[in-house]
Amino acid sequence: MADVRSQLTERVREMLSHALGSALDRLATARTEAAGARDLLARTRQAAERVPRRSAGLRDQRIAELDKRYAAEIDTLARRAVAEAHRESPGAAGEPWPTWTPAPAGRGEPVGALRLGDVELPGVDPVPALLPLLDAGHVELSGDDRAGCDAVVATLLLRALGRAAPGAVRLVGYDPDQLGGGLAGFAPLAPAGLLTFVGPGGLARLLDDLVDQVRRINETVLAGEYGSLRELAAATGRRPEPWRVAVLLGGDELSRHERGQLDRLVRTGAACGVHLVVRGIDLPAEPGVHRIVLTPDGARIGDYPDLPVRLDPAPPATLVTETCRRIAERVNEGPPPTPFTDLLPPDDRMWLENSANGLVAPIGDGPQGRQVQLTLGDYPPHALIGGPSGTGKTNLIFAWIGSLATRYSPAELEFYLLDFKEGVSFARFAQGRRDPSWLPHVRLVGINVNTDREFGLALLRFLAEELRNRADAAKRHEVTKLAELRAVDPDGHWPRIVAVVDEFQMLLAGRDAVAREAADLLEDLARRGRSQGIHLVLASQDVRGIEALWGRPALVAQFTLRIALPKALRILAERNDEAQTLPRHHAVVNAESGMAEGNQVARIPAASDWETWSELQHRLWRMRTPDAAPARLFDGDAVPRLADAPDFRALTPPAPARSGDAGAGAPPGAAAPPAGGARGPVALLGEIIDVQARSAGMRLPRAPGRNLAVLGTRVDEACAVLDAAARSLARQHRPGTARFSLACLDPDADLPARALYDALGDDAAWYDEETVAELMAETAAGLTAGGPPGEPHYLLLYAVDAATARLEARVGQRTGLDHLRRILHDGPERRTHVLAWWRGVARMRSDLGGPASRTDQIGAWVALDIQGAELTSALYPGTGGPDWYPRPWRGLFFDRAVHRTGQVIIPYGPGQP
Ligand SMILES: Nc1ncnc2c1ncn2[C@@H]1O[C@H](COP(=O)(O)OP(=O)(O)OP(=O)(O)O)[C@@H](O)[C@H]1O
Repeated sequence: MADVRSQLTERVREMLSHALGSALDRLATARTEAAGARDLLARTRQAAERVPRRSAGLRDQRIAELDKRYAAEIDTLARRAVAEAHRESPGAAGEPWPTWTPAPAGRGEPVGALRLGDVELPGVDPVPALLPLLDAGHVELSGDDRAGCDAVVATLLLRALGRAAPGAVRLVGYDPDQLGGGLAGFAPLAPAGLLTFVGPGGLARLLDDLVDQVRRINETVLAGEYGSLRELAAATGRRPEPWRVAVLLGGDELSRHERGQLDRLVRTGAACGVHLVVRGIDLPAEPGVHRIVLTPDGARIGDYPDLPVRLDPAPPATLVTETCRRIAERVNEGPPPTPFTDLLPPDDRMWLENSANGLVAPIGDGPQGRQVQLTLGDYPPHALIGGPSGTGKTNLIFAWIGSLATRYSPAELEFYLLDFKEGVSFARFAQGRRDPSWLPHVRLVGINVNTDREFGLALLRFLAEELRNRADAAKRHEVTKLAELRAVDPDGHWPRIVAVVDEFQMLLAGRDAVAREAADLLEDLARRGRSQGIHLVLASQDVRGIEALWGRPALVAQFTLRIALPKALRILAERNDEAQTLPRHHAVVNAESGMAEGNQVARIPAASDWETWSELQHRLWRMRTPDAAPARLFDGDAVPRLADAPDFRALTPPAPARSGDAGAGAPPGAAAPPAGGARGPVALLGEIIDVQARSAGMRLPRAPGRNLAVLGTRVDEACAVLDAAARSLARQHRPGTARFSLACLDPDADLPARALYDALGDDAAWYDEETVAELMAETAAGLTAGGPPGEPHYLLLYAVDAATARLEARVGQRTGLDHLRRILHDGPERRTHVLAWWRGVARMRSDLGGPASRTDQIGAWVALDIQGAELTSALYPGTGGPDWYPRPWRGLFFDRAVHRTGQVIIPYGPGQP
């Protein structure tokens, strides 16, 4: 039992031991696991502790990065805002006071916003605080910082004044509390009309007036075409109205009427350049109203109350007064010129107008900003321009020419321009030595013609001829007016003609034949030119010019378009004195014969500047047709050259005799047809004063009296006349078929006579004092020989009267003078012609046989420095002689075979072919 028991015990013990062992094992395992878990926990805890520390670091790092990025972005934005602000408020709109000067915006450039101070942002550079006022809105100031308010007002006004052209900003001040003290610095503007103050009771009137301005501008300036003056300026480059800034500083409560007007202005003013800057008055909440609240700590501007603004200090008082004084001075000097290009059509509209019914072109801006047009057509047909010297008459003519020439092509419009003033102002329209261009519409330019009234006459004669042509053509087509003629003859060349005569009174001065004929022609042209598209524009600086016309009321009545420059007298109607108060660079344009109802004031652009003109002229010149000929330039100071004369160039020798007619050995020229045909060769003597540069010529047929006398003491001119005569004759004979005998009896004429002798070559023979008697005797003897006349023989006698003593001597039965008289008498019929220069009429008469001698042998003469009164009895028809006043390098030519009156000629200059 015991054993069992002991066995049992043992067994239990064993089992217990096992159980204990495994329990211990499990315990140990559990312990190990627990230690591992604890360890894990510890590690986990440790790790867990580390995790938040790391993410906070990351977070901080992220925040720091973001901060940096935002700071950089803000900095960039601030910089951009600064740059933008500078662009928005350039020059005088934003420049700090120490370096500030007025700098008006360019044409068509927006004025931009005005700088008030800086927006203060932490950590970045200050950004300019701007406020758009001109063309943009209104300003309402409030707050208890009175001095700050004054500074803002002064800042805004000075910047606005400096950013606009002088006179383009007008201020009205209403300051009932300080009676204008708040705007004292701007007082220098007052005398120029740029600042007006309204008294304490005047607010209603001031607002009424501004409302009226807005209404007027809307009605007549914007006229439905533009939404605002700003738009108009952007589209046209012109700013026809000033900005009007009303500064209203406090006062009593507004009446209902005032409130109503103020509200209207706030709504509608900015589009018309009317702006309000108010303090102590509430403006309605409308777009464009900017409110500034000023406290001693700074200012807050309207929509951005969170942005604190540090205002600029007020502009220095001296800067304000000095600027205002200078602006007033500029305005008192008168408005600056507007550019000529304002008058021109856009490039794609050049030369597109049709002149069938008239010529219409703008000449400048009217007070409402609309262009003032000048019309020439059936009504008004002709224009009279007047203004004292220096008031811009020539400039106005240039402006008008430019305005017309860009609208109408040369097929539609032609100009004839004549300037009797000393100077060469119209020369620019003709081809010059330095500038090959010319204005393609210009057919003729006359300059330096002040002593050659004949040239004016020539122009009028030419126009009268053109008038006749047009009237004939109209008759043929059974129409009466140019417009109708053009309709029935669409391929005809019927441009309108505008003839401008500057200082036309010169033409009508005096009571001589020239003045009489000129007035008659003018009257006819003025009366009939209207329907034939020939328009006269007469200009005069001088009341005498107009007076020259007063004797002819019918003529004056045709000039229904009147243009008066400042201070012009008697251009407009008797009681119309608008020109007396006209500012400079303006003109009264009146198409109602000067009656006051027809007045239109225009501001004339500067058109005299050569560079602007030159550029335009070159453009138009390049547009000309390939066959366009240059304008004819008549320069009264220029000496024409024979070689250039079309009539000289057209001269040719006669066709050679056919073979068999004149065989070898036949006397030269014997059977050749005579030069010039039956009418005889022509001796060219000088240029006629006419529009075609024709030559005056004397025919030398086989007829009695075909001799020429050149009369006067002027050596150069006398030689020039004989020279041209001989050279032109020589050109009509083949070499060896005519003889030229030169006798020079004045040593002063030796040089030119020798030059001619050399040029004539083998056909010429030279005689002098010693041999001149021989020449006479031989020539006279040759006339006696019977048979057909031989070759033409021309005797060119220089200062023949110097040989009188020699020629008085007897050689055989007769004296040399007898021979001379015989040659004069019988020579022409035998092709022997005398072309002789006598240094006085009496000397010639004495050579011809004494004071009472007949002068029929002298068929033609050219008088140089010989008074008209000396050219009487038998030399010139009628009594008293021709109206001839000798002047340098001019001659009066009279050929009794063809002339009824003398013809002024310009001898050809030296240096001939
Ligand atoms: N509208 C204008 N704008 C700017 N300058 C002008 C204007 N009109 C004239 N001028 C200038 O004034 C000066 C005189 O003008 P202009 O020669 O046209 O006068 P005028 O009346 O023809 O004088 P005169 O008869 O003595 O020649 C010129 O220098 C010209 O450039």
